[in-house]
Amino acid sequence: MEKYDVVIIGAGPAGLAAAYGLKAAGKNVAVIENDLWGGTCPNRGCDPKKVLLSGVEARDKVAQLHGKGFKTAPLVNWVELQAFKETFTTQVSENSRQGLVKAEIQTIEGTPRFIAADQIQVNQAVITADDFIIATGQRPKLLDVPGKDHLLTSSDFLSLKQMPEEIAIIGGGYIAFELASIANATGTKVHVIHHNERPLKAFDADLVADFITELQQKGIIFHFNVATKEIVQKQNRYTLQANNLELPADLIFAATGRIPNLEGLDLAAANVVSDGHGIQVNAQLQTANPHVYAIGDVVAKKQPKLTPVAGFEARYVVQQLTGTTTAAISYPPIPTVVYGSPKLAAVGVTTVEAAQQPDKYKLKTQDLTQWFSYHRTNDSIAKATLIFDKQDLLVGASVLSYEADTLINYLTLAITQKLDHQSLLQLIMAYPTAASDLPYLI
Ligand SMILES: Cc1cc2nc3c(=O)[nH]c(=O)nc-3n(C[C@H](O)[C@H](O)[C@H](O)COP(=O)(O)OP(=O)(O)OC[C@H]3O[C@@H](n4cnc5c(N)ncnc54)[C@H](O)[C@@H]3O)c2cc1C
Ligand SMILES: NC(=O)c1ccc[n+]([C@@H]2O[C@H](COP(=O)([O-])OP(=O)(O)OC[C@H]3O[C@@H](n4cnc5c(N)ncnc54)[C@H](O)[C@@H]3O)[C@@H](O)[C@H]2O)c1
Repeated sequence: MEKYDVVIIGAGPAGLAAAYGLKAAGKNVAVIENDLWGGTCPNRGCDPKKVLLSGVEARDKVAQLHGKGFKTAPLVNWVELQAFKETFTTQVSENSRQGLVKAEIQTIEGTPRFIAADQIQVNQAVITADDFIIATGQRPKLLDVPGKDHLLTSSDFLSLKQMPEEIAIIGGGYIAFELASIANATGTKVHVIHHNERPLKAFDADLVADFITELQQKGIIFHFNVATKEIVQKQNRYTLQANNLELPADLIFAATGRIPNLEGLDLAAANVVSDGHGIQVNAQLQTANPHVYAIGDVVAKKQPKLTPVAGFEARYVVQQLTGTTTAAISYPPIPTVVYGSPKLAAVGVTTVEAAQQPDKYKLKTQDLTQWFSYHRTNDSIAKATLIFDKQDLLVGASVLSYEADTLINYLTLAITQKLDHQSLLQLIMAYPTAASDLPYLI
């Protein structure tokens, strides 16, 4: 029987960060992967998505300067942009595996199954370890309606060879808004179908309403309160059928959430407990079996399921397994961004939480559209709602703008470092930039 100090299941951002950290600390480590090495983020998530967004950003910048140097904004050429994206993704899996091999981390291709609390079987081999880390991530959840086999996922979208003339995206989360923004910039007619009136429900309602208005002005068509009943194929097209809508489209995508990858692991054999949201862990990220940890998207947790969160948890478990800490995991404020056109970002205390506790928090909403940073590029929208505690310290922020991904990181830094107006005035920032705006915001 093979024996390792630690066996990691899943080679995404969580599993890889844990593997390298443990190896650097002198542990004998094996990583098992059953699909693409590197995981969702670089193969079929964040990175390819953001490469495709580059085309959207370039088109937006030109479109905003209509009549101010430019007459027309070119549509994104999907085939060329897709070919550019491929240059980022094609080598990811092999490079990720090779990186592990070079670091002398054992790589195993296969789907493991727990056969005891401290043993797994993969391929025909039985492997034991002092500790296991489950980092198997999530995959798209398909709607359970007749004709669901006709639905495509975000992975299919990110690899489309041709962008058709008309698409429908069911859902109203990060993925629906991001894919809709990308397809729209190619000139495709885009429909977003949501089952109630409140997409992006974790974000500030007013900013979400402004976000939708911006996207509608770009031509994206939103259908709210539509419960999809069936997907029907008609020749080469598909029709989404609901009680109140019949919508034909060339392709229909489901972006209605993601489910944890738990199949085949036989968690019960290792006494690991899970539910529909993922694997249950304690504050040390241990499952019900103290020698089996879970990290990243596969964990049932209230924190957003994002790449930097997966990395943070991996580094924490490395500390646990190398005896550097026994303290409970303590997450810093976590920024999240919907990479649409514009972008919607948030960090820390939400506006909903703040509005529910007026004795604790103050809200300050600012329209930044006329600020030099945004006026210079003639941006159509730039808004920020900041949340301060009673000591006037920034504790939360929501931003809707074309630069929200940059600004939210500065605001995250200000929150974590407790930077107030006076301390920001002690810094000299390059002008004119989003950073030099900070003392005027906070
Ligand atoms: C379209 C899209 C866009 C995204 N954009 C962003 C973004 O902009 N920013 C951001 O922070 N996050 C983004 N995310 C989320 C981000 O991709 C995840 O949070 C991140 O990949 C989680 O890392 P992980 O290692 O936990 O899981 P994953 O990256 O999913 O890796 C899990 C790995 O485990 C493997 N695996 C699964 N089951 C088994 C098994 N039984 N045996 C062996 N191996 C197994 C999988 O094949 C996979 O390689 C996006 C996600 C999607 C889908
Ligand atoms: N920029 C980023 O950081 C980023 C980008 C993409 C994905 N992600 C990660 O991937 C996860 C999954 O993204 P997602 O957008 O698929 O899921 P999500 O959970 O963010 O949103 C799903 C949306 O679909 C809606 N929905 C559910 N059932 C529906 C139905 N029958 N009809 C219409 N709408 C329905 C939900 O109400 C919700 O608005 C995110 O939560 C995040 O963890 C992050």
